[in-house]
Amino acid sequence: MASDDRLVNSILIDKCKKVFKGLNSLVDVGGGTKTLSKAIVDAFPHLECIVLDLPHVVANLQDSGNLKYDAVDMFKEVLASDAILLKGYCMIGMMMNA
Ligand SMILES: C[S@@+](CC[C@H](N)C(=O)[O-])C[C@H]1O[C@@H](n2cnc3c(N)ncnc32)[C@H](O)[C@@H]1O
Repeated sequence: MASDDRLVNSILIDKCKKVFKGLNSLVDVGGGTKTLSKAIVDAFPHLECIVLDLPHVVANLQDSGNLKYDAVDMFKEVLASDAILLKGYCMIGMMMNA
């Protein structure tokens, strides 16, 4: 599972760089504690990335630089941002604000 994550992360970041161009903020909805958002902010240091997940998942995680955590239920509230990332084990989607 961890190697699957690393593969998906590297494909998303290396092969889809243009997707992130022009973005200043991104919310990784249901981002969990995995490394995708960390990999994104490492690759795109200008981008503020917020990992949104349920309180029991992220409440104790520390913000670090431009990587922040938001402990909320996505059905109640999602912070405004340039883009929303939804990544699960069988799909990846991004929605951009026009
Ligand atoms: C299949 S995991 C995907 C995790 C991560 N995006 C990844 O690809 O490794 C689904 C995530 O959604 C979170 N989640 C489920 N229901 C949620 C809700 N109502 N609000 C916020 N996050 C939620 C779970 O805690 C879990 O971290």
